[in-house]
Amino acid sequence: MSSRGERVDLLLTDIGRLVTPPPGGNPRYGTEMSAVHEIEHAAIAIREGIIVLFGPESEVRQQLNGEGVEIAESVSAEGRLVVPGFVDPHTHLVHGGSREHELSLKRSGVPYLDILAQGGGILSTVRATRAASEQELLAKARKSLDIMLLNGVTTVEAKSGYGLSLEYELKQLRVAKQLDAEHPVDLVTTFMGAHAVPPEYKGRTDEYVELIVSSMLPEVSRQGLAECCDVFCEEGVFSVPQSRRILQEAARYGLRAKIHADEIVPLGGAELAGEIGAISAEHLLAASDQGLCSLAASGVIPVLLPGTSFNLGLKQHARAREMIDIHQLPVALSTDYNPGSCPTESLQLIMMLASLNLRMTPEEILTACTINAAAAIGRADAIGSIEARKRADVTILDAPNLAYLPYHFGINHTFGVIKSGSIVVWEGRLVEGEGRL
Ligand SMILES: N=CN[C@@H](CCC(=O)O)C(=O)O
Ligand SMILES: [Zn+2]
Repeated sequence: MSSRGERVDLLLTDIGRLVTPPPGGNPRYGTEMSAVHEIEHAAIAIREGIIVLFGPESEVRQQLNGEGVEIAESVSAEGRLVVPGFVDPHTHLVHGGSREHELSLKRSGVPYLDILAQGGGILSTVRATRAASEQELLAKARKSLDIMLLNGVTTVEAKSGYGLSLEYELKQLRVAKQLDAEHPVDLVTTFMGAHAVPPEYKGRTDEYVELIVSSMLPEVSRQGLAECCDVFCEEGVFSVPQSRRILQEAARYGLRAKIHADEIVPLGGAELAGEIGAISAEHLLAASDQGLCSLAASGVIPVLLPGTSFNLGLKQHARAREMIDIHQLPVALSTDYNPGSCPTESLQLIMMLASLNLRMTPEEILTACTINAAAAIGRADAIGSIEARKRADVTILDAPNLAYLPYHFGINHTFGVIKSGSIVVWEGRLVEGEGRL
């Protein structure tokens, strides 16, 4: 691993069980998702934020001793379960306000799209986000990001989409960028000006699409504020042709396509994702067989969000088993954290729902929350598995094995988190480091 006399900054020892997707910078497809590597009595050696060596502790120590490597700091996992830092690849992290006032409407059965059509839902959060100062948005999102980190999440995707004008979309994206710079969790930003049609363009969706294309995309790109572009392709929101236009234009600026696809109606969002080679397609509850074939043919990652169907009280769920067993798709999971359809930061709750409602196995769930989630945001070469040369993002869980996570539900199992080689959570609490939190 190293030349004689070099040092290791941190050695994580006494890992009861280390479980990781196998090495490689690619997503794991279909039935491959079950094949995780397990090592008992393991250790991980870290230098300059990067994993340099891992394996059975006796072998790791032997190699370090044999090469005369100095160990600057050693910390014991005390027999706990260790996995790669979790990745949450679909969130609406930055927003103003909350929507508990819509709870009784939702519980009395008013459909999600009806609330939106009446000017509530996403548009209610648009009003609150526009009204909030950048500092207020930052403070609120920072709190959510802390919760995610405490839950073992080390990388998060964050969408705009509650500004719906150039000025306010830029504001949201700037907040996400600032958080990325100052918080231990890494953020990947997505421009989602096409999340809803703003009130000032009501009934003029095509004109709003032109505004996105002619003014928002160029400026977001010029300021380097986003890596991806997402569209809510849904009946009554953005049609397939409108979504295609936005995402094809986004590609000209180097933004990778994501699509909120076939969440409620089988509109053809999955087919579009395949057609344009999107990096991911999200939700997919109503996706057709043809849509799933289209994803498989183009290597699009389905990002499933079981917290949303759970919270909206839907009986329908994404067809994860068919996606994995028949279509051999590389399924990823995410919270979809947002103030409307899924106000939770807890990826561990999502794991339980993936087990319960999507019938995914604990091994598939780990793969979906690590390497496949990383691939859904273009980071599979750097994170998502424990392997030499990847970033040292490691989550330590107070659990004996993987199945224990969805089994003992409703609590946070995270004991510790190592982010880029630094201990940022220990004994379930944030570690306040120099300029860190
Ligand atoms: N469905 C569209 N967008 C979000 C919800 C946003 C909101 O309700 O504020 C989602 O992914 O579920
Ligand atoms: Zn979403």
